[in-house]
Amino acid sequence: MAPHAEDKTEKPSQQEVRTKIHRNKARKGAHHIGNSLAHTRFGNGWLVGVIVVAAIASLFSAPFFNSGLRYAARSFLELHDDPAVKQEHTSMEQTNATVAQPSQGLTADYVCKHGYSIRILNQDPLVLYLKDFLQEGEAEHIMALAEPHLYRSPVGHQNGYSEHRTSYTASLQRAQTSIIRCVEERAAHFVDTPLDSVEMLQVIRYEAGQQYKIHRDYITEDILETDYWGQYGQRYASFLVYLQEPEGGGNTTFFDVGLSIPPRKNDGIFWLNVTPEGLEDKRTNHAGEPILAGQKWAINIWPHKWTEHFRQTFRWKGWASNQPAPTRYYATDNAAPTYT
Ligand SMILES: O=C(O)CCC(=O)C(=O)O
Ligand SMILES: [Fe+2]
Repeated sequence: MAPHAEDKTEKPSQQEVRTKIHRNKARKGAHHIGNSLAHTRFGNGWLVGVIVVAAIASLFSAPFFNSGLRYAARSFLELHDDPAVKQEHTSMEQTNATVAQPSQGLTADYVCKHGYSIRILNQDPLVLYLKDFLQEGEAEHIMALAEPHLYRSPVGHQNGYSEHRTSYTASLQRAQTSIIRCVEERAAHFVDTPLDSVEMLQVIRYEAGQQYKIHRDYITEDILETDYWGQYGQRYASFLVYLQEPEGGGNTTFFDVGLSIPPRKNDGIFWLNVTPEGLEDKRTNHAGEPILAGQKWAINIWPHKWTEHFRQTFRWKGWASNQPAPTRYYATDNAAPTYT
């Protein structure tokens, strides 16, 4: 038997226990709780044993613990201001996001993470491909929430229906579920725009024969003041994220750019609707091509900013001169999307 187990010295007074707890606390940091419990219940012999074991354990665990902390601090300090990498960080607000309804396509272990990869499709105007923008299960969740609320899509500011746009639409409430909040936040982080300047997610569903002919997403200068969404500033960028692929057709086509992107579930595209000066960029006019078979589902996410704010904070020159160079890059091992 180990000598310390036979040690029958007198039990310490409450004051002594408190003092020792205090000393242990100072000396051993996180180990003090376990030590003090051992002390009061089992006497000094056990205490010495537990302290020895804890001290040895802490010697082994400290380097890992410290390097973890250092890593967290370093990545926060170096990366948190960098919009190109910001979305990789799981949001502090969202780490408890566990809404999981089997009927809504989610598993119980859902956690909000932002881990997609990016590829440049076109430099000017900027069009990006967002590979796996949605996590597994998010598309099904969004479709299940939207389906009961779908109505014939209106066209632009006219609030009317037109053969120009024959799809169905449902707007989700902001932060309707923690998953919706996670997706809103993913987009907001990407463009470094406050969450309340991002429109609620607009779900769209097309069936065979339905389409959205060539149109613009930006708000023209003449109605910027009067348009409902214009009050939040220009829709300076668009995310279009695909929830379900049709069996044929349904490409998103930028005629002037010469890009036609086939919808792929969970992937998305992002483009800037305005020039670096914040002026509407007509080259970004685009269409959702007719569906040949099956259904296509997607979401529009539109960030806004007051034009002046946009000009001051989002200009490439300002960003390049004020921010440290990115220290991390995204994986590029995804197969390139195919274009028709
Ligand atoms: O469905 C598409 O591919 C395009 C949709 C679109 O551009 C829109 O809803 O504004
Ligand atoms: Fe559009």
